[in-house]
Amino acid sequence: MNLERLNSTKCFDGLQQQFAHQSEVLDCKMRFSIFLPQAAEVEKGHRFPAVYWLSGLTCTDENFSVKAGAQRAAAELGIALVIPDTSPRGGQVPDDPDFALGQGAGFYLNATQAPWSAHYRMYDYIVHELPALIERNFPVSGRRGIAGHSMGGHGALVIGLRNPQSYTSISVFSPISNPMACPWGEKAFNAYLGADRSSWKDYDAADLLRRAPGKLPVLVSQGESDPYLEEQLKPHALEAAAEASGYPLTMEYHAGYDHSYFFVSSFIEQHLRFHADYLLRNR
Ligand SMILES: N[C@@H](CCC(=O)N[C@@H](CS)C(=O)NCC(=O)O)C(=O)O
Repeated sequence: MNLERLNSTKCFDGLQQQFAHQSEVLDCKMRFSIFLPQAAEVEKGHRFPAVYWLSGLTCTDENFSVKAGAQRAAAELGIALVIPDTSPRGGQVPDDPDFALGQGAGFYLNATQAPWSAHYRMYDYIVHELPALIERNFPVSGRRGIAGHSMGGHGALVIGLRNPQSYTSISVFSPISNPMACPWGEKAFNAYLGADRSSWKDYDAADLLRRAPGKLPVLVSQGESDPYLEEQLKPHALEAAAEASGYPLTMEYHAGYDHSYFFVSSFIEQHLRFHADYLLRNR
């Protein structure tokens, strides 16, 4: 396995690490970060359950690793954190000057349109290639929670709702909830998926929630002072969809918080404890 270790740093008795690898699905070199709780457990052959964290527009694997302050609670709970990049990367990968399209803005989908379709397959990367690689190479089990922020909140909802057998729980901050009906989503879906809007529905969390096959627990945290709330994020579409289908969605609004990682860092411990309730149950 082509796994190149770029960094390894002790943190809360565990290890915060960063790796590069050649992705077959994305056909480019990718980086990811991982936090592994304390080494003593590893020596006993223990495998940690994991929360996969999907970041938002403009992010790499480093934003969450450096800004969210998630490691203390993850170490205490015995949960690994797996933090991928947000798109394929590199000189041969198409890009766009708009920060909401191209590199840093993969939208966790499989693109069908040229020139994007050759590399932009983040859905398959997150659902299949990355967990297989993680579980082959690290003391991490197949018990997975999925979480994310903004575009990554969209990704976590879509991936969790479409693959309820692969995850125990979904939690998101400030998700792009109804990308078919917001400027960021419409521009990206037009480019990646083409003009036929019927092909967009399987990547729209609000649409999926109306017809979700499973009933994974979902926690949503949204800052009320988020400048993107009404135009881009549309959490009310998620609430309306959950109400229509009877989906047990926990939606929490927080007065005064904006869209930044200061908001994420304020509630990440609550999110990890939420996942721990399901990840650590009946093992
Ligand atoms: N840079 C964009 C906003 C992009 C943005 O807010 N990105 C969020 C996710 S959607 C983020 O996490 N940014 C990186 C960070 O705060 O570390 C703008 O100029 O409007």
